[in-house]
Amino acid sequence: MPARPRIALVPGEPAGIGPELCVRLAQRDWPVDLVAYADPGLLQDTATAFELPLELLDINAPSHAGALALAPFPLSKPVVMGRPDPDNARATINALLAAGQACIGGELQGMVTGPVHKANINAGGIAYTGTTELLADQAHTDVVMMLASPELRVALATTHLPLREVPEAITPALLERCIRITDRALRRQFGIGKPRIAVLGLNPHAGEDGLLGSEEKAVMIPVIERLRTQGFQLSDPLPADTAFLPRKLTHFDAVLAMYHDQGLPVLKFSGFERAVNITLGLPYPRVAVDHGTALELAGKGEADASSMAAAIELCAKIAARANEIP
Ligand SMILES: NC(=O)c1ccc[n+]([C@@H]2O[C@H](COP(=O)([O-])OP(=O)(O)OC[C@H]3O[C@@H](n4cnc5c(N)ncnc54)[C@H](O)[C@@H]3O)[C@@H](O)[C@H]2O)c1
Ligand SMILES: N[C@H](C(=O)O)[C@H](O)COP(=O)(O)O
Repeated sequence: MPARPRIALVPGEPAGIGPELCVRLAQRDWPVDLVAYADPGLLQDTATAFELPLELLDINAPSHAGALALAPFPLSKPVVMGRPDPDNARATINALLAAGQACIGGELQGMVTGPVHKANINAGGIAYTGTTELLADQAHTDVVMMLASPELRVALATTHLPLREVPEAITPALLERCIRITDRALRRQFGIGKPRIAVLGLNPHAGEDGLLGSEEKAVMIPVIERLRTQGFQLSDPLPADTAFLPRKLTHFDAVLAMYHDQGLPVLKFSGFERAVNITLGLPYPRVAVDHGTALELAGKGEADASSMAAAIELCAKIAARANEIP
């Protein structure tokens, strides 16, 4: 590993707030070298629009305040802020995949990503449900999406899936995989010795002893009981409506929610500007913002850069820790 970790900074949707966040955060000194995987013209135009200095350096150069190393990914069409263009979808995805490949190959030690507009990528003819899934496929590995704020960590058993498909997706194998990946990441990436995971039930009141749904008894409890015998610290399926009470959360290091909107509204309500999205299970740290493309704010200078700043900080911390923890 180089003396200073090198981390990709990928803006995501060019017509969203991602490029502005990258240019603003390039003004700071970081304990890592930042390598932008982006269209150089877009970054320079953004810097000019906000009257910020920006130097784009060779891909292997060290970055510093006001200067980013650059891996160029030219867009096909000029960017109109707030209006994603499907013709730019390919370059957006290629930048993410190239950064992922550089992380897998060891040239980079992690990746920070801005928000991607899922519908625009699909309108560009590329099947895409999220960057989590894209990078998992590329690395041929199972992953878990976790959103984390300073107060709360929420992992998801299922991610970008229509709600009607969720119950069938929650199989014993999936649940076991998610628990193992989450437990391992809490140890290795967050430095927690004996992680305690709160597992949320799928149904109201965690099924109310079978009255309101059978998945807890039929699928979840057997997996939880088996993994407990192997040393995992897991709750029984908890009713999701009260699992997030602050008093209850003190007993756990992370919450495993069964689906996207069971866990993320609580996390985003409690820590929208400070939370990040981390992909657990990849062979490198990938940390993203906790928000979307916010098209209505693009180009206006009103976007809050705190989540991307927190993403760079966490990615840098995990990259530095990678060599310390077996
Ligand atoms: N990390 C990601 O790639 C990611 C995350 C979430 C959503 N998305 C995508 O983004 C698109 C828009 O999604 P959405 O509208 O549901 O969510 P959004 O996060 O873009 O917007 C929700 C609200 O939060 C505000 N907001 C978001 N980020 C902000 C910031 N940094 N500073 C100030 N205000 C901010 C917006 O103005 C809006 O009012 C969708 O295509 C979605 O799939 C991507
Ligand atoms: N589920 C995330 C959220 O709501 O914040 C988001 O869509 C981003 O997911 P990817 O990192 O997989 O694109």
